[in-house]
Amino acid sequence: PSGAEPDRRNLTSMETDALVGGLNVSDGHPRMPLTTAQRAIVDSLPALFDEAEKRVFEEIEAEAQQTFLHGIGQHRAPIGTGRLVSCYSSSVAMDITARALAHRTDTIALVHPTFDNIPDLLRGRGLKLLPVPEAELAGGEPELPDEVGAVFVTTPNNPTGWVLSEDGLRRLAAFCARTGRVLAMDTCFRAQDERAQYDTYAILEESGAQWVVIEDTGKLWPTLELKAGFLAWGEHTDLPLLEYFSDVLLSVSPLVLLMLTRFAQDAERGGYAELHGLIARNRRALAEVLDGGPVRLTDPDARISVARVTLPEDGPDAVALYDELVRRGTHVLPCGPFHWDRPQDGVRQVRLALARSGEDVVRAARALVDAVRAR
Ligand SMILES: N=C(N)NC[C@@H](O)CC(=O)C(=O)O
Repeated sequence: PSGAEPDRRNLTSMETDALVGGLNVSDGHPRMPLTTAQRAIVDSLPALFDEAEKRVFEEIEAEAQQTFLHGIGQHRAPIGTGRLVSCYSSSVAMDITARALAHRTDTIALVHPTFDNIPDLLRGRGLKLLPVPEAELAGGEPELPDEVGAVFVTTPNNPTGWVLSEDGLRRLAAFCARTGRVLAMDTCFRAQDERAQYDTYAILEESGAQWVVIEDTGKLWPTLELKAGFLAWGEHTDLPLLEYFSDVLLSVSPLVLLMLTRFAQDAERGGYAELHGLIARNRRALAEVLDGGPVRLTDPDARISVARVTLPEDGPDAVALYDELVRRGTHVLPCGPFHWDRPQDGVRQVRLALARSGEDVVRAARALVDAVRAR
């Protein structure tokens, strides 16, 4: 435990504490069992190692990017153009983006709430942040002072599950093109929600805006953090992204890319249906445990692999409940830190991960209700 007060700790430090054991519904990383088909891919890793050793890296990378991105509707992703690179994680891609944006502007308009490592990475590069509610981004005409040089949106958003619609993106991209702002998107949860799988790149290219997109394979398959974050940008995006990427790494492992290609192929052949089914079943199971009790599901129509619950006014607040649950061996996240500009907005909500076995989700939901009632 980091020792700092939970309401001032960042979310990832609490997720780290959850790694020491107990019932972990803290981080949004996949911790459900492998399916049979996925287990077969893991069993083929030695053969994949030999294949990765023999083949040309660029060909393995393009195949992985194409299989994954086309599988989630992104047919116009800039594969093979030199404007789509593979990073060890989406957060590495995010930091490269933050460094590049700081080269261009002092102030970023960032969706509020969202996962706190995004504002932390942006502020870490000296950027000032302006919070923008999801609804204002969806309207496509956020009220922004002139000094704002970029708009950063997480869609589907974490922890709300809100999705920027196709029309919303069209409006927002046109707004950014018209006002000379870079549009940056973190689409890490996109593969879990088909409403987010319209071709983002087609819209961005047609808009004339300068744009950056961060994709992630890390929220989907229980591959023990073997993953890639893809960083893409537009032909007219005037940011030193490739230069800053090269400062961080030469390449991710071709073995990881080859494994991701296999997982993405399996996903298209039914793996995504199984994943969406698991998440939906777990959200329903959570709702059933809560049903009729003092705690309610905050975002019933969210489809991403995390769920917020709203606590009763007369019970413990999110930090007190988080502490009590840790004492009982169950790790959730208090939602305060997601509200990076107004933490008090999350004082009555906690988040549970759903990319877990059904048993884990039900046990955690029951532990939560017991802890709320006990106070
Ligand atoms: N670089 C960081 N801090 N990674 C943690 C992040 O992946 C967890 C996350 O996004 C979630 O739990 O929703």
